[in-house]
Amino acid sequence: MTDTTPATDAGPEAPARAPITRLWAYARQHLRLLLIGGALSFAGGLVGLVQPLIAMDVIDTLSNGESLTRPLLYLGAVVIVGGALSALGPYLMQIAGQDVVLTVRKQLIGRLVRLQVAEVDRLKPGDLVSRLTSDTNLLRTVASTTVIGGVTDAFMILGGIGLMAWLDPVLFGTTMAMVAMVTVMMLFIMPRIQNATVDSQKALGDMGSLLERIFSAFRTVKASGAEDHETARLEAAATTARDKGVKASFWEALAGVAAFMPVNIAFLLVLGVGGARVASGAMEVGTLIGFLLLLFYLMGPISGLVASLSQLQTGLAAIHRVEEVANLDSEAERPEAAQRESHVAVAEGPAQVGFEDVTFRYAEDLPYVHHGVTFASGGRGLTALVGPSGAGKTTVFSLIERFYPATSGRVTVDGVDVREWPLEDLRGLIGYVEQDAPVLDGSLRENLVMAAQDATDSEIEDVVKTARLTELVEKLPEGLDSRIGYRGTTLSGGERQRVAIARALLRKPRLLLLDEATSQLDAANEASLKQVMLDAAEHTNVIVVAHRLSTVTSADQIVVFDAGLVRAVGTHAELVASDELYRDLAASQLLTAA
Ligand SMILES: Nc1ncnc2c1ncn2[C@@H]1O[C@H](COP(=O)(O)OP(=O)(O)OP(=O)(O)O)[C@@H](O)[C@H]1O
Repeated sequence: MTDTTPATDAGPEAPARAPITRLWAYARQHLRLLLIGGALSFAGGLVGLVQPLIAMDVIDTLSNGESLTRPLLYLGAVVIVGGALSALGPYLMQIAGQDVVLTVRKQLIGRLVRLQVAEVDRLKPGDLVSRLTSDTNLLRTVASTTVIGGVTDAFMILGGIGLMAWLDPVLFGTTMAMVAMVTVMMLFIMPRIQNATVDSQKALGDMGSLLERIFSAFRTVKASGAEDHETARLEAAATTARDKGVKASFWEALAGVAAFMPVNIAFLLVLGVGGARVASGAMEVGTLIGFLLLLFYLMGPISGLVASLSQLQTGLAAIHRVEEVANLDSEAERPEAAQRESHVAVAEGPAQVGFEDVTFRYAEDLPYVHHGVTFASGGRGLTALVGPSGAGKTTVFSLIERFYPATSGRVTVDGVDVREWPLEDLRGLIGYVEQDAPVLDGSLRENLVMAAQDATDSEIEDVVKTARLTELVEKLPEGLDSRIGYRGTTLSGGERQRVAIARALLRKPRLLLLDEATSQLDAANEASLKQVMLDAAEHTNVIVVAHRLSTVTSADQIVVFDAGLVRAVGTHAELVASDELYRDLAASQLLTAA
C-alpha cells in the first residue's frame, strides 16, 4: 500500500511517470501486430507504386499490337494484392490499437474495482467512468496508425536529411536552420495541444460526474425543481469541452502552418543561396536541382510527422488521465497477512469482535470520529449499537470490514487484528447490510448471489423465506429473475433492506453487521425485520446499528455510543436503570414508535 496525500477535488493525483513512457509501455505489448500491420500497409503502398508502371506497359503493349494477356494479368494481380495489403495492414493496426485500449481498460478495471474506500469517498464516479470509456478510446488511433506513421515519416525525414548533408553542406546548413525553427515552434505548440486536450477531457469527465450526480438523486432533483439549474451546469461542462476542443484544434492548425512555412522559406533560401553558389561555380546545377527535389519530397513526411505529433498529444493527454487512476491506492494485503496460514478462516460458529482503545479519523484533516472505543461482542446473539446521530456507530462496521484502518488501537476478529487477516477471509466471514440503497441494478437473483456466486437454488429459496421475501418474489412478473432497477428503484425501502439481508445471509456469515435504515418502516416490516435478525442471531453473531426500539429491546447486549466513545454497555433493563443518555434515547424511540 502506498501513502497518498489527499488530492484536490479536481480528481486523482498526477502520475509519477512520463506519459510518453507509459504510452510506449502499453504499445510495446502489441508491437508485433503493429509492426506486421505497418509493414503490410507499407508493402501495399509500394505495390500501388508499381501500378502506373504496369499501366505504361499496357499502353506500350497496345501500341505494339502485342497480346495484352500478360500485362493485364500483372495489372490484375497488382490491383488485388495492393488492395488486399492496403486493407489488411490498417486493419491489423486497428486491431493492435483496440488491443492497446483493452490492455489499458483491463488495468483500469482491476484498479477501479479494488480502490480503497477512502479513495472512492473523494472521487467522482462519473469522471472515473469517462476515464475508463472516453479517455482510453483516444488511445486507439495514437497507439496504432500514429505511432507507425510517425516513425515511418521520421525515418524518411532522417534519410532525406542525410542525403542533403551528403549533397551540399552549405545548403544543408541553411535547411537545418529552418528545421531548428520548426522544432522550436513544435516544442512550443505541442504541450499546448496536450493541455487543451486534457482540459477538454476533464470537462467531459465533469459532465459525466454531473450526470451521475443527477441520476443518483433523480427524484430529489425533480422534486426540488432543479432541472434548469442542473441542465445549465451540464451544458456549461459540454461547452467547456467544446471550447477546449476548439483550442486544441487551433494549436493543431498552427502546428501545420508552423511546419509548412519554414519548409517553404527553406525552399526559397536554398534556391537563392544555391543559385548564387551555382553562378559562382561552387556548385553543380544538378546538385541544386537534386537538393530542391529532396526538399519537395520531404514536405509530405514533414506534414505527416507534425500531424502524428499533434495526434500523439491527444494520446498523451488521455494517458495522463488514465494513469492518474492507475496510480490510485487499491486495497492491498500486508505481506504477512497475504502469506498467513489463516487457521481462523476455517473456524466455525459465531465470530468474536473486539475493539481495544480504537481511535479513528477519516482523513488527517478531519476530526477524530472514535476517541478510544472499547467493547467486545462474541458468541451467538444480538448486539445493538445505539447513540446519537454521528456518534460513530456505522464507522464501527467500516473498521471491522477494514474499509479503513484504525488510526490507533486494535480492531480484532476472533482475537486477530483485522490488519493481520487476509482481506478475502475477513470479509468472507462477514455479512454486511449497508444503511442506504444496498441493492444494485440487475435481477433479484443477481443481487442475492452477489456475495455467494455458487449458492444453490434451495439455498436461495431458504434465504428468501428467512428474509420474508417470498411474497415479493411471487408478486414480481419473472420472480427471482425480474429486474429491480438502478439502486433497486422498483422496490420499497423495506423490501430493499430485506433483499440486502437475504444477500448477506446467503454468505452464511459468522458475523452479521446490519445497519438499520433510519427511516421508519411500517409495523409489519419492522416485525419482519426483527424476526429475521433474531433468527440469524440464533446461530451467528449479529451486530446491529439500532434505530428501532424493537431491535434494542430484543438485544442481548447494547453498546451506547456518544461522541466517539462507548459510554455504557448492558441490557435494555440495565441501561434504563443506569444510563441517562440511554434512557433519553429509549424515551424518544418510544415516542416515535408510539
Ligand atoms: N466517509 C466519510 N468521510 C468523512 N467523514 C465521515 C465519513 N463517514 C462518516 N463520517 C463522519 O463520521 C462521523 C460518524 O459517522 P457515523 O456514520 O459512524 O455515525 P453514526 O453514529 O452511524 O450516525 P447515524 O446514526 O446518523 O447513522 C460523522 O460525523 C460523519 O460525518
